[in-house]
Amino acid sequence: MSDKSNNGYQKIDRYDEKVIGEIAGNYKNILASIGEDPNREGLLKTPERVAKALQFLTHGYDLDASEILKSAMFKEDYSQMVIVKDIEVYSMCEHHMLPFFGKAHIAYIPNGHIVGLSKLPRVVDVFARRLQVQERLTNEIRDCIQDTLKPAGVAVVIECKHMCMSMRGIQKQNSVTTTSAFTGEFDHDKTRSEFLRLITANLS
Ligand SMILES: Nc1nc2c(ncn2[C@@H]2O[C@H](COP(=O)(O)OP(=O)(O)OP(=O)(O)O)[C@@H](O)[C@H]2O)c(=O)[nH]1
Ligand SMILES: [Zn+2]
Repeated sequence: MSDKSNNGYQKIDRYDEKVIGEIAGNYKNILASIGEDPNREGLLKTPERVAKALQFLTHGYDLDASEILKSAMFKEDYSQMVIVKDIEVYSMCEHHMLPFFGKAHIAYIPNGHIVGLSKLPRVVDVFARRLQVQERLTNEIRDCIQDTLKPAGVAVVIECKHMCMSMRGIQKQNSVTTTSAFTGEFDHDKTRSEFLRLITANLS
């Protein structure tokens, strides 16, 4: 079960036993349906393990990304672009429930307030830890930052590999999907180009 008492954060240190039981029961049937013996030793605890894994992989439904941002907004007179790049993304496509994973790059231009840097990857996780399509994930991150922080602009670029395109289906191993979403100042070519240049630059 999720714990939303701490500014929207969740501690995955306890699980909703009823939901775990339901999911595990279903997975026991799935094991039988694929021709396995759910009662053989190696699989005895598998339905429960899968249930807990699934609950972790979808725990974003229980979190409030806006509350997380609000918990660390600070008045500051800084109006240049702030970029957090190379944020690891792990999500699951809603079509096949297979992972897609890669990196998110986020920028915003403050408009009176800055936000604690760690909160941007936290926002990514809130929306990524759900069944998703990459496009919606990208837009949800952008909209949350824009609506909560109200900066002069937000930019989000996400690059991911989709397991449903590599380990099954079309089986293309190297294709990467890039999505982007912008608001405000990032609608101007010059600002957008600077952002794109900085996320591709090798500065470190
Ligand atoms: N736009 C978008 N498509 C996605 C995403 N994740 C998976 N898909 C696609 O969702 C589509 C579902 O298409 P369907 O034809 O209904 O499913 P399918 O028969 O399993 O398709 P194939 O993967 O082509 O075998 C596929 O083309 C997937 O590549 C995503 O994040 N965004
Ligand atoms: Zn898929």
